[in-house]
Amino acid sequence: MKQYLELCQRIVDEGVWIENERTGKRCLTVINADLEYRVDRNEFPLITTRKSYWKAAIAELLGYIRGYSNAADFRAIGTPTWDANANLNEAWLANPHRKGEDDMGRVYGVQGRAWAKPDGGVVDQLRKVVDNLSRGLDDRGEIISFYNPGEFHMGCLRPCMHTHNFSLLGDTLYLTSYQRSCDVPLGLNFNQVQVFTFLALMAQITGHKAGVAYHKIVNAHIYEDQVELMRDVQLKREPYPAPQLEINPDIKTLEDLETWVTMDDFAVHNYKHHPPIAYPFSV
Ligand SMILES: Nc1nc(=O)c2c([nH]1)NC[C@@H]1CN(c3ccc(C(=O)N[C@@H](CCC(=O)O)C(=O)O)cc3)CN21
Ligand SMILES: O=c1ccn([C@H]2C[C@H](O)[C@@H](COP(=O)(O)O)O2)c(=O)[nH]1
Repeated sequence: MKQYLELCQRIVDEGVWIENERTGKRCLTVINADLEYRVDRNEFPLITTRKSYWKAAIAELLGYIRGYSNAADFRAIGTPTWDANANLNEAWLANPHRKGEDDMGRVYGVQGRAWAKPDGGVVDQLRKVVDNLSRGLDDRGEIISFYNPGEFHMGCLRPCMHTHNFSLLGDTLYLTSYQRSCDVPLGLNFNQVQVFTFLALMAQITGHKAGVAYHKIVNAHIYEDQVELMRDVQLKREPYPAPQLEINPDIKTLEDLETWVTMDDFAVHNYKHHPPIAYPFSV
């Protein structure tokens, strides 16, 4: 929690105002942030200085793991977070690749599970990483990348958290995740939970101990209509201790995640938080 608040304070104190053409808004922006989550100690990085909707964040991760490309599928497992990008983004609505209501196109999970090969067929990046790690193998290329510039025009948004690189040291699994663009008041709330939970889940289904998750962010910003709430409300609050995440131990394989897992298989304990803050969302 301390590292999150320090990043927010740094943006407020040292951020540079940058025009963003896509959203038509200005963002207070800093470059480079390195966050670390102690999955080994189960210090769940849930924001305590406002109420955080962790189930929606984990549902989003589960949707990526399943390769979803449709906002309705995300809603069905517990998160409305892709509704706006799928259905309210003018450029995407006018895009001939959009297959109708709720279609997100070839983003995130689609690239992770079905990266199109030039000669036909697809690459299932996640399956390969799970298979290697399950055999105790780290080929120093256990990478899942959602960043496919050749297909940007076929999706509603370029991936923000674009690469997940797993590493095995003895029987301990590590994760380094890369993010090119980060909406710190809204997105990072979710992304912290996702990086932590991705490592915890991958350690569990590949039979390893979870170590530390490293989260590397390039452009970290606060939109102009969020700055006041961050500076005058959220940053004035004292954080509470980190809660703990409990994952159903019956989740043992990638197939389990793909088939029967729901948000009921996750619980958070000792989550003490301040009241919600409704930050504006930019499409
Ligand atoms: N501008 C922007 N910021 C983002 O963080 C973001 C995007 N766009 N587009 C793609 C995804 C969607 N994500 C989202 C979308 C909505 C919320 C959001 O509204 N969160 C609220 C309430 C969530 C709920 O009720 O479940 C929050 O207070 O955290 C968070 C992340 C993260 N990403
Ligand atoms: O997981 C996510 C997804 C998106 N965001 C934020 C970061 C930006 O504010 C927007 C994406 O806009 P771009 O113009 O494509 O950079 O969404 C996030 O923080 N986390």
